[in-house]
Amino acid sequence: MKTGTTTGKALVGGRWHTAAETFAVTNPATGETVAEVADCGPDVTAEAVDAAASALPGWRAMPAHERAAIMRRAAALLAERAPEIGATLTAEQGKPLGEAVGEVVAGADHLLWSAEETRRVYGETIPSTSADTRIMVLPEPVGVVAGITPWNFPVSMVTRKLGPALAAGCTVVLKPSELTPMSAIAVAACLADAGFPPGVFNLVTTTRPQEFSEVVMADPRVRKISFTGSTAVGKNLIRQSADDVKRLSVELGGHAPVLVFPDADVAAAAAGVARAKFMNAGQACTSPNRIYVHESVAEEFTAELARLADAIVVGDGSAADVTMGPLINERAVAKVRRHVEDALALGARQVTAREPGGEAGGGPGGRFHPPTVLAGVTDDMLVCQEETFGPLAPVLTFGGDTRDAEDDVVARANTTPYGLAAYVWTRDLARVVRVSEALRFGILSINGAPLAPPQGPFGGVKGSGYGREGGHHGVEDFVEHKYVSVGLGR
Ligand SMILES: NC(=O)c1ccc[n+]([C@@H]2O[C@H](COP(=O)([O-])OP(=O)(O)OC[C@H]3O[C@@H](n4cnc5c(N)ncnc54)[C@H](O)[C@@H]3O)[C@@H](O)[C@H]2O)c1
Repeated sequence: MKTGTTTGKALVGGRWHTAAETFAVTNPATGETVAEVADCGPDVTAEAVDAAASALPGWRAMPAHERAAIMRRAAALLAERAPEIGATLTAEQGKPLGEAVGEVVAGADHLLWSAEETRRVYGETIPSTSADTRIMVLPEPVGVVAGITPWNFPVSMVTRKLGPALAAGCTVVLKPSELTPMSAIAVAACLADAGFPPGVFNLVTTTRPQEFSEVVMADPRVRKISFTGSTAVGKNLIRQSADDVKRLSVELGGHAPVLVFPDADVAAAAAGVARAKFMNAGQACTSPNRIYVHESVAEEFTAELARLADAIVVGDGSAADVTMGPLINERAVAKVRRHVEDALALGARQVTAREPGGEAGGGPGGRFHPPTVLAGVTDDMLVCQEETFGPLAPVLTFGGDTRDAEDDVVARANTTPYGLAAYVWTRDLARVVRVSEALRFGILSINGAPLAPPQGPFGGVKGSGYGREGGHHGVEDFVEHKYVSVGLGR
């Protein structure tokens, strides 16, 4: 692969591509244009699929330890370049620099873990019913994969798809969000410089996602679509994939509950919820959306959460003291305001000091919203029905100390069409087991333990989608098991 300048270009068949048209990428904190990026048409997507299909036989046949070595080099480059790539990420997405650099380092970790998994994609032999036959199961890569990623984690969403797909021996055509293409381009440059053969990884930048999906859906050589994004787009892709019976992984929206039981370490719970909620200004699929706190500790918990929220410094993520950046655009701010207004009108109470939406009009570009905690929230409010995707923490309460009371709050937590993440705070180990079994979510964090390490199978159930990213389960999503029955001819 030849390395070229990374500024705003697509990467197809190992070469950096410009396009006749470009699109501007905007810094959400300042409204300034950060970059002009190639706006690729369907011809470039088709070329990228050709390149990925041509590269597939060589990549899947390459010994696993050699593929692993190239992936490890890419991971090392990503980690080495984390400060610069983090700055790019902050400039186009808005999150504070520390969070952005952390995301890049996590992306490198994910690639590294996948590199190790490359050597552990094993087949099987199965006992046969006859002495004259043998049964083998051969693990094979699904083939060419098309990846589509969102803007909220523009590096780690890319590496979480790339790592397992490449580890399984697949080749990839990836389309990053048009809001944050520069981070993906920076990841692509690490792969290019690490020595991936041309066409193994291709990046198509475009403002016309439908055209991209039309090309990849229509091409029978593309055997899998791996999508992370909104539920509406995911459902469309599920329908479109039926024609060619393509495999699909869909990581969609979430509506995460938090359960804080009376025996929890309340200060630790408030700190953990503040971290999970206000990270990335609440723009995470795993962001706590309904915080159910036992009434005996609700006052203490809510006061502490509000104190932590009020201590957050909102501003341009590139400034050293800023701990929460802007939202991605004005529409995102308007949605948070709508949820706040609805909740207040239905009887909720604002606990944080800053006026909700107060900075929205005044901040540069109108994209800022202060971290806001609401108490007295009830399940019927909009904030408990829709994904807010912003820095709004709604606190609800529950009572009782019986098993029935526990079952009731779990049932409330489960009352959502989504099923991605859930959080539990309790020191009662038997309760941990009971509640973990009863919660209908794909990933659970108990007492603040991390949700998305590279070795864990990350993904949802119900309306949050299907498929897993991370660990050997993630690689498994890109593997087909071929049954081979061998007659020995005796
Ligand atoms: N479950 C998870 O792991 C996870 C992780 C991050 C984000 N998300 C979800 O993503 C959403 C936010 O991301 P977003 O606003 O970027 O989502 P989005 O669905 O608008 O966009 C995601 C990607 O899909 C592309 N896209 C848009 N329309 C398309 C179409 N018709 N055909 C093909 N591709 C299309 C976009 O260009 C982008 O690359 C939230 O709902 C969030 O919960 C889920």
